[in-house]
Amino acid sequence: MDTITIVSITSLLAGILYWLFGMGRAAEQTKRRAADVSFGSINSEKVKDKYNQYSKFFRHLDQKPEQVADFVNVFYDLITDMYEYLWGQSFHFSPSIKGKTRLESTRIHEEMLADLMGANSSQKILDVGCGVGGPMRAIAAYSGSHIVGITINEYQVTRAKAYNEKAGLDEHCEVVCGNFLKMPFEDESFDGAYSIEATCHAPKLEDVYREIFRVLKPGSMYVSYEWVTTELYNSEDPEHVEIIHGIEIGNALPRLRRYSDIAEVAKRVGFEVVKEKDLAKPPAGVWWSRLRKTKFSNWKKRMMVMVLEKLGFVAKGTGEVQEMLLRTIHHLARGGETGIFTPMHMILCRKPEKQQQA
Ligand SMILES: C=C(CC[C@@H](C)[C@H]1CC[C@H]2C3=CC[C@H]4[C@H](C)[C@@H](O)CC[C@]4(C)[C@H]3CC[C@]12C)C(C)C
Ligand SMILES: C[S@@+](CC[C@H](N)C(=O)[O-])C[C@H]1O[C@@H](n2cnc3c(N)ncnc32)[C@H](O)[C@@H]1O
Repeated sequence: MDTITIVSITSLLAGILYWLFGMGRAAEQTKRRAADVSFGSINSEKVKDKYNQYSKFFRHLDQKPEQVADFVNVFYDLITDMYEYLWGQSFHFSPSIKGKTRLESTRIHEEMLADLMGANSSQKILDVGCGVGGPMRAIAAYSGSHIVGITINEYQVTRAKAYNEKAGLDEHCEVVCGNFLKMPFEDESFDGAYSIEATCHAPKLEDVYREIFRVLKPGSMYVSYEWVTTELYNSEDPEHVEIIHGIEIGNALPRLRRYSDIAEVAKRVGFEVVKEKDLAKPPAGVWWSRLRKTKFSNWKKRMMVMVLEKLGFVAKGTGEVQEMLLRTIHHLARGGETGIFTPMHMILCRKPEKQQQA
């Protein structure tokens, strides 16, 4: 074979492999290859064990709240890199908006929080459950506020700090590792707070809302996007029950709450509820469209991970974690289509002034 034939065949093979295994990466490109996807602080030989530990949790529903935080931490060690690689630096959903890219729609959903809180450059704002800080950077850049994020997962802290520095926002954004049920912050030390799809991990919503109430200055605002079942959910319908349980398993959730629980809890801890709205309701564009990949695209993902796992490029157990996530895609999309679940039940609250509290 002459050189031209060899080069042509090699390029053709490379093209086929890229088409087969090249997965659509997140819009916020990281400089990582699929084989660089790691598992946080988990040693690559322990991934399989940790995954088994994670899945066992759901067979022991009598877990104590302290154990839930550990279990959530293991979950984020397992999935943080995968999310980042294919979803981006913002670990949440947003309604799709006609004429806007996914990244633009994500930013609009995040900046709305800044507008609702009335965030400005003289304020210190708390991000409750900040992930790797996609929303934090967007809100800091948009409003000029100083943002302090808290996450239970040490690996996310490292990633968030690196991104903050890279974006030149490390002066505006701080990241702390800790439990949002017992935050290492002084009473009345923040001018505002928000949480995006994070407080759903708390075994009791009341515990995290009370803690947020404590650290807020009187008169300041708290806004949250909550994962809840809607008024269409029927606990007697086996399909509904299966969908919701599937969402819980694939997303490290102790138990999904009903939409009507949220304001009730907020009021119970002392907040005044200013506004409440399911942002997924029409005319909003659907949030689950991004999940509806073809069977072929999921098959490509499976093949790629299987090959990388066999060759030893990714840890043993990666395939199982991916399977869990692929199953959850189905449950989340069904939750959206049936209308029984929303990841964006928005609640806007105010901590009353001192005299009103009394
Ligand atoms: C708020 C939470 C997370 C919401 C979403 C950001 C994630 C929910 C399901 C995730 C994914 C499912 C399939 C994955 C795929 C198999 C893998 O190869 C690459 C990443 C996924 C696309 C991943 C991306 C993020 C989600 C959509 C919860 C945890 C409270
Ligand atoms: C789905 S992610 C959302 C992250 C971020 N809000 C975003 O939209 O990109 C949920 C976040 O909540 C954090 N979290 C869950 N339970 C926590 C706890 N008990 N204390 C602190 N953070 C927690 C996770 O570590 C993760 O960062």
